[in-house]
Amino acid sequence: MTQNVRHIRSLGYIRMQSQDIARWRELAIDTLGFQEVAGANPDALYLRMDERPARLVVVPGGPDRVLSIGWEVRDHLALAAVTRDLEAAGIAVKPLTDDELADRRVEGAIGFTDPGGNPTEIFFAPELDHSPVRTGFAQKFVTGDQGLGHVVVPTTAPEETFAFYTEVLGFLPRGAMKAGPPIDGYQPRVRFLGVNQRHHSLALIGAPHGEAPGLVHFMVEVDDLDAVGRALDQVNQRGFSISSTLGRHTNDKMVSFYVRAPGGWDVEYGTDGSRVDETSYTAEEITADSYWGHDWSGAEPLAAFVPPSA
Ligand SMILES: Cc1ccc(O)c(O)c1CC[C@@H]1C(=O)CC[C@]2(C)C(=O)CC[C@@H]12
Ligand SMILES: [Fe+2]
Repeated sequence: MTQNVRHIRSLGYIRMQSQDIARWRELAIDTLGFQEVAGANPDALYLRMDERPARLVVVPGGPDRVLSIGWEVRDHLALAAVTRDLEAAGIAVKPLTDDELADRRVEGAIGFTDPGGNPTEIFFAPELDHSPVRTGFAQKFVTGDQGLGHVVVPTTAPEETFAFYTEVLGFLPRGAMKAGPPIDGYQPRVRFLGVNQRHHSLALIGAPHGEAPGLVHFMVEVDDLDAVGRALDQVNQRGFSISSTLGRHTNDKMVSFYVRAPGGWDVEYGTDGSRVDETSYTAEEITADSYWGHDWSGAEPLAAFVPPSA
């Protein structure tokens, strides 16, 4: 298959479902410094980080899982083109309903399931909120043309899912890391993929089960190391579980920690990420996840890797 034109510009939003909105609010607002805003559903938690009304939404309900990951394209023409690419690849694509568009506050969007089973949307023309962004530590979230951050998703079909994102949606491979020993001659890898100057907007990890929650972690970046430190203080004071201590990654150079969210996935909170110059970038394989830190030894098991019967 030849590589299609790259229409996806950035990671736009993540919609999640949780049975514990109160604890999510304490994590997102009091601990990580998002701004809470009102939205279409009075019972949902809408988290603002920039001029977009709410890039993260947590809707009450069970089981705790991801409802959709939203990727942004330039305009209606790009959405039409990417829809054609998806349909040519045999993916069943649905336009979002007017209610769904109003809830997301975007002009147009489609939804489909990726080959790994992950609920995915592609949208254009989000509404903007021009009032000042009020973050908890007076930090700025690093978004703009780098999007909201990154998502790491599990997939039961890692090769097929990687081929789909690179060949159908035009994501750029941004290196990999071996994950575990070879099994029957197959070397599992965490694969990183980018669509803009952020090193990776998406990473894929092979996982044995295709069940909820459908997320390993999402990452948001702030412009200030002190905000990362202050968030870490709040994590400890409020009794959230640290999955990984502070450290600096070898590929995107991010200094980050990972905190366990309700639902059994992590939020990675970082600063000082690098920007990729695509004119000279070539794919690399990292052999360690970090230069220093990132001690995972205290992590509770990730829900994405626990068998559904357990
Ligand atoms: C290696 C790495 C680079 C950049 C990132 O943003 C990032 O989250 C990671 C860590 C990914 C991390 C890993 O490498 C080993 C396996 C891990 C611990 C998981 O099971 C989830 C996160 C995974
Ligand atoms: Fe990450």
